[in-house]
Amino acid sequence: MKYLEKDLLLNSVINLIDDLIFYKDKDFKYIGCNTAFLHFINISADKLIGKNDFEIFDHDLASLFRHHDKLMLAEGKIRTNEEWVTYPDGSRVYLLTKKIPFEYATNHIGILGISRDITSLEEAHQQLKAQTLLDELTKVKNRKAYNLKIKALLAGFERYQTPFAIISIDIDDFKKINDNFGHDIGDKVLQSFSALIENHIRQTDHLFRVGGEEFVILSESKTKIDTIQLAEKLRQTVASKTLMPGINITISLGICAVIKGDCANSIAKRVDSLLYQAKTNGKNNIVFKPVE
Ligand SMILES: Nc1nc2c(ncn2[C@@H]2O[C@H](COP(=O)(O)OP(=O)(O)OP(=O)(O)O)[C@@H](O)[C@H]2O)c(=O)[nH]1
Repeated sequence: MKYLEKDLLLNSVINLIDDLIFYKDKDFKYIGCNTAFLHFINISADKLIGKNDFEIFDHDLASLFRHHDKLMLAEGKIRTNEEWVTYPDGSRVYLLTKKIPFEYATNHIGILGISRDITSLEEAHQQLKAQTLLDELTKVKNRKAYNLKIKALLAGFERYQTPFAIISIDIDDFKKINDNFGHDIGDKVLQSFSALIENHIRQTDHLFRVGGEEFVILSESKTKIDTIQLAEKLRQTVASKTLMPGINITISLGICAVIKGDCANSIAKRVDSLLYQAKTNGKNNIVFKPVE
């Protein structure tokens, strides 16, 4: 096959591909690309060729592309990265990009890149990930989510001393609800209880179902007084509401704040013993650690 024919064939092939293909010279200026790339960035070929990313994209995006180009050239081998990219028209896509060095003239190494739009795959992945963190029955976050959140909050406390508080909640005599009304009604009570609590907390308070009728709130950036007030408000709200026809419940709560040297276990131990005191005090009350 003659050179010209080969060129034509190669061009036809790369223009048929939906992935975005582009190539830049050693000075990071575009030498060429396929039609998918031009459509994607909504620009004509004559406006692209000979320009670098800073002349086409906004500064942040161009810096990101340049950063990856440089890393790939320094390593001298194929490099893959995935990231959310916001294009100048405001569209946001999740791109899987592979870049590889290529010789476009003697001793001149440029960058050949192929990007695949995997936005729907990434969204599905995120959705699935979010589902594994939700409790199936109540749709509030589950114990796995709790473990992740407390780990993150502990890291923030250790590094920046960002305080947080823990409210452990246990529904009183829940066994009686099941025994008297049946397990299905018990489930519905758990659902409306969770919804009620979610409606009475702020975005910085995170509710988790950590056991059958055991819940925890991790409360960010609150003073201890705020947390005690929140716990008392929740106790009163629950006691005053009829969750299902003929069914009223009460809750017992243990409250404590994170302290220096804490880990997830020490917090759980402390707050559980406070909750236990609330139960032995006769239930339907809150107990907090007085001095910390
Ligand atoms: N309906 C329903 N019941 C559950 C679920 N998970 C746990 N339970 C029930 O919750 C009850 C908890 O009982 P206990 O641990 O004795 O606690 P309690 O009756 O609330 O008593 P105190 O904690 O002392 O107030 C048991 O009857 C469990 O079967 C669930 O997902 N659905």
